[in-house]
Amino acid sequence: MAPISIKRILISESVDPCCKKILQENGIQVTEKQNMSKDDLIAEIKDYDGLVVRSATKVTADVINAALNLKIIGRAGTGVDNVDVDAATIKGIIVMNTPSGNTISAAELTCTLLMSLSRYVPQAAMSMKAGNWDRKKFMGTELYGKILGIVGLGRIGKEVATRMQSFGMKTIGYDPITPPEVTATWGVEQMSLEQLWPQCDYITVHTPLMPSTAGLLNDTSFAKCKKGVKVVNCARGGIIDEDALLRALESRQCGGAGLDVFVEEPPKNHALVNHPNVISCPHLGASTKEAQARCGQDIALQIVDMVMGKSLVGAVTRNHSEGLTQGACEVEISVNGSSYRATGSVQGGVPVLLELNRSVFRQPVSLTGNLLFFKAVASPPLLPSVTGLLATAGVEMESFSAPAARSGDQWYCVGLSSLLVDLGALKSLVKAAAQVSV
Ligand SMILES: NC(=O)c1ccc[n+]([C@@H]2O[C@H](COP(=O)([O-])OP(=O)(O)OC[C@H]3O[C@@H](n4cnc5c(N)ncnc54)[C@H](O)[C@@H]3O)[C@@H](O)[C@H]2O)c1
Ligand SMILES: O=C(O)[C@H](O)COP(=O)(O)O
Repeated sequence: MAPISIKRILISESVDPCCKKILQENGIQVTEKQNMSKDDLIAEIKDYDGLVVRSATKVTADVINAALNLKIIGRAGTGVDNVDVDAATIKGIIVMNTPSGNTISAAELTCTLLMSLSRYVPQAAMSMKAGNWDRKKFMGTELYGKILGIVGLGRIGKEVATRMQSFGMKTIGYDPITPPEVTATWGVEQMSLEQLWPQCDYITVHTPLMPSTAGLLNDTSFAKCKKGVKVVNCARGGIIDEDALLRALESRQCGGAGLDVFVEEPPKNHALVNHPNVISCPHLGASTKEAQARCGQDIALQIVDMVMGKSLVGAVTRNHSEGLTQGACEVEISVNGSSYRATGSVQGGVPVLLELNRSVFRQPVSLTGNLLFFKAVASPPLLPSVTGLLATAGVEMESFSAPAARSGDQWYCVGLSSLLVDLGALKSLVKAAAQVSV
């Protein structure tokens, strides 16, 4: 990977001090400025090669277009919904996050809210502070033997599942990508949402906010739930429709909600927060010393590695489906005597592959390290099957790039710890394969 020159970085939020320290130790000048208005940020950003944010800074297209030198937007955390990733991609700016730094903290807060919902701990504490001693009002229920529905079985969903199983909860779930045989190994039985809603005593959502997840829990899905179901949202405001939730709380169809995130933060409408069966936090999922230290360190090290041309970790910059991305080129390449039509570009100095033989990758594939390209029929069990075959061949899978399309013959790219001695090891699964060391 070609080194990228980053001399000045702006940190626009409260990020652990280790981030600044690591960047400075590596010769990068760092300025910290918090609580900037949009106009202040637009005026300020011109002078920087890099920007480090958390979730509060809205890095809109206006900000990105005003950034004359910006090469990297680093998100010290998971969600990048506050960054206009498409606008960044068009300008060749790399967006990267630190997706696992705050997983445990967000999972622990989810479990805390589930437990608090079962025993009304926040309401009882408030009541005592008001001078009361009310032992009848706060009659709870055990979590033991209850069913927890987990929608979104990625990093946080998995950690929540294993923790709540220790309370004797049965965990069921739904995820369109994580294969059921994988979640079964950590005790989560997958099923359709239609099957899931009516079974749950508790539901927790752990998906990104996208058009397909906005309002996942709405009037229709609440109506399919058990009366009195309790819900938790520690993911993103809007995955549970806020108006529908209020209606469900008022009709008692929903027996309680634990909310860490809101459509608007801070929320201007306090109807939900003020409801007696709602317990809420001001987006505290990642607010632990440990999570902040991990995220601050990870983002700084990822930026330093990128500057040194070592590796590009955590990049989330997208490609574009309408025609070629600005600056993209189409080439025909020949590997082991077979020819391939590929579309690639250079993003922030990093060569990336966007498309191979008409398979458009969901995220640009960084062309670095040992790469295995293979064609196979798209199917949910493909990933675990390939992982298994590679493990048998003594090779570790370092990354997995899937195409946007989810049916028919598609090309995939896998980063490997070392090249396979014999591509024949994949014969039973793939229709064509090639590997290169970049
Ligand atoms: N409250 C906080 O402070 C806090 C902290 C960390 C992360 N988060 C948020 O939590 C969420 C989950 O984070 P993660 O690290 O587990 O992400 P992840 O990418 O590891 O997991 C998300 C999962 O959601 C699944 N998914 C996508 N669409 C779906 C759909 N329609 N139905 C069901 N599942 C679907 C994906 O397949 C994936 O497995 C994100 O929104 C993230 O921004 C919040
Ligand atoms: O997506 C995330 O990482 C969380 O929502 C945490 O956001 P924060 O860094 O602003 O606390």
